[in-house]
Amino acid sequence: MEKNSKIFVAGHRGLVGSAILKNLQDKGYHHFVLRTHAELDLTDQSAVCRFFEEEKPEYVFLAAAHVGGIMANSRYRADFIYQNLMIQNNVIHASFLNKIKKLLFLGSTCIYPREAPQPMTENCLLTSSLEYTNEPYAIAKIAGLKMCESYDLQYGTNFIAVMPTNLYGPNDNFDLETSHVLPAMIRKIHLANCLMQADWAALRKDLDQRPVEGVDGKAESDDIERVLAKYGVFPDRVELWGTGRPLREFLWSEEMADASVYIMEKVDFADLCKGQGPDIRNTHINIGTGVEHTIREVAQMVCRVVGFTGTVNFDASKPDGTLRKLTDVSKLHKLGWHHQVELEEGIDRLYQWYLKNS
Ligand SMILES: NC(=O)C1=CN([C@@H]2O[C@H](COP(=O)(O)OP(=O)(O)OC[C@H]3O[C@@H](n4cnc5c(N)ncnc54)[C@H](OP(=O)(O)O)[C@@H]3O)[C@@H](O)[C@H]2O)C=CC1
Ligand SMILES: C[C@H]1O[C@H](OP(=O)(O)OP(=O)(O)OC[C@H]2O[C@@H](n3cnc4c(=O)[nH]c(N)nc43)[C@H](O)[C@@H]2O)[C@@H](O)[C@@H](O)C1=O
Repeated sequence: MEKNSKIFVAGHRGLVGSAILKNLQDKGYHHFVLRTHAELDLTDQSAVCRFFEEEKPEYVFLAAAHVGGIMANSRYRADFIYQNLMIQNNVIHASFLNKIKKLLFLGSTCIYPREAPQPMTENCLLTSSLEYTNEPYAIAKIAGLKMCESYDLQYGTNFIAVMPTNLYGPNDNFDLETSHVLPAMIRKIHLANCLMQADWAALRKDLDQRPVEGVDGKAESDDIERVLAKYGVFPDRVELWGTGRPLREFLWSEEMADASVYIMEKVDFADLCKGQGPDIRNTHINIGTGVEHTIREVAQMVCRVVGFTGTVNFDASKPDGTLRKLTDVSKLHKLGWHHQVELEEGIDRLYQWYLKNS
């Protein structure tokens, strides 16, 4: 990529897309073409074709997707498979038709089998069944990575697919139902701490910024307490989901962005085929830290960062999802990229960001 290359960051207001845009700007890239979801619905094939024909971007970061945590994935199964297939089909095919020089597709490590040997290498793709809670989303992501690989093999494009572990950072989704675990824990434990201290001003400020169904910043104290209890938030305790025993790996979103830009600058599809025989496959790249923690340990870290002294309980009637999904990051390390931000530091950064933005 040249500093004046025309770059389309799809999903530039999301958790990862916003970090990619910032990373590119910090590195001196300055020629962007950007559209919000309202301006360009990427599930609309003719609108996407028109956009590519008119704008002719040279490079594409595909960070737009229908995204959510375990509850959103398991409830809204049709939305997760339909929207993600449509977005990626439209953007990847339009990139081929318009001779885009390089594209980066973001998948997820949930593409790997539920019982995959740990840590999971790129080669364990499609070796056994997927985790049920996010099977529709995972199937869309597998289709996306296979689409990139197939276009590269048939048409000689340079479309690279990366599979990030669980991510967290600025511009995360803090919804109490649909978010991923880290933003959910930060908000729930923060709200419980405010209830414990009867800090109604802080509670109302939070609910003004991010309304919860049934309460906003003008609600009476009793109503706030009643509604937050539905989400497991009490003045003396927080009830989180599942058993607390699943292991998860977390990468700071700005590091995910750095890895994405690094790969776009330094890695070509041809590099990912080296050493393979005629049946080239599994050319995607895992992106993670290679470090895992139990959900209970993560909750303890969040309590320390927030300063919450109440208790944390787990509601085993809620799903655990995959018990372990640690990425093998050898391929990424061989390509020359390593993470730096460890989890407790990242939680502290995200909590400070959250306080400033609520
Ligand atoms: N968050 C995580 O833990 C992980 C994320 N990933 C992957 O990383 C990528 C980015 O995820 P993340 O940043 O977390 O997601 P976010 O939900 O934060 O952002 C998604 C972005 O996609 C845009 N978008 C969604 N649907 C459409 C549409 N139909 N048309 C146009 N734009 C649309 C949204 O636009 P707008 O803001 O305008 O609504 C938003 O900017 C995704 O591919 C995701 O699967 C992979 C592993 C983990
Ligand atoms: C990135 C990845 O994210 C999703 O997979 P997931 O890792 O299972 O998602 P999660 O972050 O929502 O949960 C992680 C763990 O945490 C536990 N947990 C506890 N308490 C809360 C809680 O309050 N909220 C949430 N969301 N989880 C909680 C929860 O029970 C689970 O054991 C995929 O669907 C898919 O989108 C994907 O690719």
